[in-house]
Formats: sequence, structure tokens, C-alpha cells
Amino acid sequence: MEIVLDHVSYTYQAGTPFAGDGLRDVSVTIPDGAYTAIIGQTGSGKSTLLQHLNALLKPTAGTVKIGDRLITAKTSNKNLKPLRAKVGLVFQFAENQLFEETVEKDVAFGPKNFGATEEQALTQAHHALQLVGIDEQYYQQSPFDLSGGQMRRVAIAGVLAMEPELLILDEPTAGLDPKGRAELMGLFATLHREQGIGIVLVTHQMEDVANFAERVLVMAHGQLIKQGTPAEVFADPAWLAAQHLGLPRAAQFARQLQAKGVPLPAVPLTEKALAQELIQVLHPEGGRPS
Ligand SMILES: Nc1ncnc2c1ncn2[C@@H]1O[C@H](COP(=O)(O)OP(=O)(O)OP(=O)(O)O)[C@@H](O)[C@H]1O
Repeated sequence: MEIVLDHVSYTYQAGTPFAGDGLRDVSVTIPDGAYTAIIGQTGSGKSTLLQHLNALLKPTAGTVKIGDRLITAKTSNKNLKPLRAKVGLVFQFAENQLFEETVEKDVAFGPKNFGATEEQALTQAHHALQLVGIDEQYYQQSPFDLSGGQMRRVAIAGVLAMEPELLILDEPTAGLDPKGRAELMGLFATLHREQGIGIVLVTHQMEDVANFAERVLVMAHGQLIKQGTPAEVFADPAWLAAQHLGLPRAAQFARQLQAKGVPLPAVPLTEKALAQELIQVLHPEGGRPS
């Protein structure tokens, strides 16, 4: 499902002395099935933008077209349910929204609320729990007895149980350990690759952008200031630094090596690309490193 923002502005607490700009004149297309990353420093408008993608917020000015639904300031909250099922939003620290007595009930809540029978809802819940790697032995436990990482997975399963076409993720790995982070990022990549689910990921992890995203949107002060492939966005380190954004670690390391005279042919964005370049430099004839 394609999403098109056309001159979207959003003002928080409009008409009060506390009014503040969340978004300023943002026009962008999120293509159907794409893996898009959104980066930008704190307060740049990333979360505000995300909440427009499933009409949780409606633009103060401009329009948002989500599939064939046009959302404007005047759109009523009625009949937005089908859209919210297709566009699944995983909030920051999603585990804070768990509330049911058991893991199974929590994950089945969404489908049931959207009209699925008890049996259907449970089938969808079990499938989603399998996808996120939560074992059957936990289904009847309280979600609050699980570890933080497991709780996060259960919350994500609750969104996946709705079988969304597009998954919107607001810093989904924040606060997890490296293994938990890698596993979740692997899950999203698999959902994208094997099931064609579109992903919109807000992250401060430039490695995740380099490893997974097809396109990157850069936000600052509520505006979209750049968009392109990771290679395009990471091509200008000075510009990134001015936006208080960094390079992926592999690129930082490669630049340090270049500064010391190691003749790397290009600045690699991922560890894999860096390793390949180093092998080439060390073994230009293509021999295997011994
Ligand atoms: N509920 C709110 N009421 C008033 N202003 C808000 C509210 N939420 C966000 N803002 C303001 O809107 C602007 C954009 O905030 P937003 O949360 O979208 O940024 P962000 O890029 O997601 O930040 P972070 O990386 O910290 O999550 C900021 O200036 C913020 O202070």
C-alpha cells in the first residue's frame, strides 16, 4: 500500500499558547512494500510523521493518502479501523501497552476487536507468536512475568496478528541487548523479504539503516531535509555531522583506515562490505586470505 503525504503540516495543541510544530510542509511518497528508514535528531518530527501513516494523527494542513483513503484535517475517526488493521504501528517501548492476563489473550485482542471469531483470533495470535519466536510454553503465562525482550516480542506479535500490509516501527530495538536487537531486526527483514510486508523504521542506529533500508528519509525541525538510498544519504559525512547524525560504524572505521593511508576503493556502509574491501586490499589477486 502506497502512502503519499502532500504538503503535510501538523501543529500540536493548535490554538493554545503551547502550540508547537510537529511537521512542517512535508511531501513524500512511501512506496508499496518498501523498507524505509526515518532518521533525525530528537524532536525532529519522526514520531509525528509515523503517526500520520495510520491516521492516528490527522494533518493540520495538507493531505495523507493511505492506499485509497484520503486523510485530511476534517476526516472523522469513524471507519478508520480497516486502515489501522492494514497499517500496524509498533510504538516505542511497545511492551508498556500489554494489558491482558495471558500472552495468548493479549496477542488475540487485536484480531478479536476487529471482528475475528475467537478461533480465528487465536489462530492468528499463535502464528504471530511463532513469527516473533515466543514458545508455546508462554502462551498461558502473564505477559508481565516475561523478560523485557520477550514482552517486546509479545507486543510486536499483537500488531502482527492483525496481518498488516505495512509495519511501522518506532525505535523497536531501543533498550534491548545486542542479541535481542539483532534477532528483531532479522525478523523484520524476513517479514519484508518473504511476505512482502512494507517496513517504515524510525531508528538512531545507522547500522540498521545501512543493513536493511532501501530508502532513507532525514528529518530536522519538522521538515524532510533529505531522502535517498543509504549510499546517497551517507555520502556526505560533513553534512550528516551538521545534522548531528553519524555514519554507520563500518563507514567510520573505513574512513579512519583511509586517513592512515589504507587504499580502500570506497567507503563501505556495512561490516560485510568493509570486510570485502579489506580482503581486496590485502589480496588484490583474489587469493583467499591465509
Ligand atoms: N504531545 C505533544 N505536545 C506538544 N508538542 C509535542 C508533542 N509531541 C511532540 N511534540 C513536539 O513536536 C516536535 C516533534 O516531536 P517528535 O516526537 O515527532 O520528534 P521525534 O523526532 O520523534 O523525537 P524522538 O527521537 O525524541 O522520539 C518536537 O518539537 C516536540 O517537542
